[in-house]
Amino acid sequence: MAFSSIFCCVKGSDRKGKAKKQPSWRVFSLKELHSATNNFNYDNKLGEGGFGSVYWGQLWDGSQIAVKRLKVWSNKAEMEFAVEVEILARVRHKNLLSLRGYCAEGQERLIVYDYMPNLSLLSHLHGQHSAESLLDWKRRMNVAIGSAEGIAYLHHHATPHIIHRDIKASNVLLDSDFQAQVADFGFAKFIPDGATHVTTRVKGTLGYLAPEYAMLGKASESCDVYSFGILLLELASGKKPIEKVDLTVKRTITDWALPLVCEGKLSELADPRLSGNYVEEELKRLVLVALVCAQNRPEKRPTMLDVIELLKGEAKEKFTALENDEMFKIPPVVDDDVLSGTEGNADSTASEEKEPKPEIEKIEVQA
Ligand SMILES: Nc1ncnc2c1ncn2[C@@H]1O[C@H](COP(=O)(O)OP(=O)(O)OP(=O)(O)O)[C@@H](O)[C@H]1O
Repeated sequence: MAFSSIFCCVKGSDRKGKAKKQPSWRVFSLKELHSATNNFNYDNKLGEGGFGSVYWGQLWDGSQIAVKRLKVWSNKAEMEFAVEVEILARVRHKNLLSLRGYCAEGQERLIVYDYMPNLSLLSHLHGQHSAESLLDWKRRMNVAIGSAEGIAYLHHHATPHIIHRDIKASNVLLDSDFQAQVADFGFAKFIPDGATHVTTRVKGTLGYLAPEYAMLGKASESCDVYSFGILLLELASGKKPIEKVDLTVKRTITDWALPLVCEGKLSELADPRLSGNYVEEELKRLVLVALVCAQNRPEKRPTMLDVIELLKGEAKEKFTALENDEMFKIPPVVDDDVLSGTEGNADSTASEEKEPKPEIEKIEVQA
């Protein structure tokens, strides 16, 4: 899809659902972004992802922005850029990172967002802010519910429905009030009406990929639900999606958490940085919902709408059914060797692209 054709169907914003603001994105000039970021100065750099570097900047009106600058121009990068801009331009929700605009001059491709002063969830759980323990239990529950609401909007209210395909801690940003903003739509996909899933190249991040997606390339809303389950476990425990047990063995966060839940040792799941300051009932809700989301069988995973109800404690009967689910009865036999050797340089924060399936994308429509 040529970049010039991308915006033919962009209407500025989908105002249905929980709209927060009026559409407000615009085209920026390269000159304006150079001046806002002090010529993309190294000191302004906020981080780097697969697409390129992200810089802090300030516009002439004093507002703060984050500018994502494409590293190297290629058709693939151009596509990612166009997908992200198109999706962000269509959606508006209090828990989805707002698009301020974009710039496409020569081979330069830049996306401009609102700046999120509290950076990413990753930085609080495992990165530069982790020692400060700014994420108390109340904030964690808010982040869980807020990010679930952002994803539910994509799955159930956006038209056509959207799957994100890269839900992870570095893609949940935090505003000045620690409210979650789901970001990074470069891998997102529209799901046409009536389709149960799209079969596609696998994109996403190791540790967060649903098995049916990683192995068969079947992408659907439930793949996001799986990734969200991993994110919830990370949020509750402060652990990474995949951890090294020793030099050769790696263990997934679900293989660590499920036996503890089955043995009734919920308190061992809580992040030690909380120093025991959490609401037991909420921890239980969060962890059980996380595990039911991150189970291997997609048909058994809840929808994001169910997830919100469960997290908020609004679905008493559903929660009782969840507590009595077979998966929490018998401690699973965990094979710690499962990941050893097979994913030599697996890094839970590094994006991986695998292509187990075709070059062409085919859409499967429900009969
Ligand atoms: N709007 C923003 N406000 C503040 N910081 C941001 C913003 N957008 C991105 N960042 C920071 O920039 C870093 C890089 O973001 P980016 O989305 O490019 O990559 P990523 O999600 O870390 O990795 P990948 O591209 O591999 O998925 C993030 O870790 C985040 O902390």
